[in-house]
Amino acid sequence: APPEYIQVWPGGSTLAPGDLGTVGPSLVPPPGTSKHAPHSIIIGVRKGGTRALLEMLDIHPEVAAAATEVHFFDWDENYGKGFEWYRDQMPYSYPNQITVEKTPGYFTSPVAPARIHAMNSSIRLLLILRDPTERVISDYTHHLATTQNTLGTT
Ligand SMILES: Nc1ncnc2c1ncn2[C@@H]1O[C@H](COP(=O)(O)OS(=O)(=O)O)[C@@H](OP(=O)(O)O)[C@H]1O
Repeated sequence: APPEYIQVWPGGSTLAPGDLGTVGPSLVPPPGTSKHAPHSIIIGVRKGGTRALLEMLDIHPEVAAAATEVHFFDWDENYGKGFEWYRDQMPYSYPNQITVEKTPGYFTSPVAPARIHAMNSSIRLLLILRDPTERVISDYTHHLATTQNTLGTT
């Protein structure tokens, strides 16, 4: 994916001139890029290796991957922010790139399928499967590690 922003110095130069006094650069998106709704979404499964898949896809020059899990279709609070908000969470991309986001929570959300279908009925959904026992041990371990400070010691 292209960098999120580039520095542009007064006068339009992307290189810092020798002396511009106190005037600093502005941050602007890379020229020729824009934000798009995803062409493809990694919907899960949680602990299936979804982060690894997204990062491997992102190595490809024609892929632009969202940096974080957006939780647009499964969290009502985010869905209520609207489609423009969702698109704004996507990375800047060039016209030849496809945009990909991953939120494993979509796979277990009862409301996500209809919402995704309403946005784009022919979107490509990517799902990784994992041995169920290994997956649940990974999930449980992650849950313990992130909640142990709130469960108390008894
Ligand atoms: N290439 C590859 N092959 C097999 N397994 C892999 C791979 N990459 C990541 N992993 C394992 O996937 C687990 C993390 O999955 P996720 O990235 O989907 O986690 S999350 O749902 O986003 O929290 C996590 O599992 P556990 O180590 O068992 O917890 C990772 O080790």
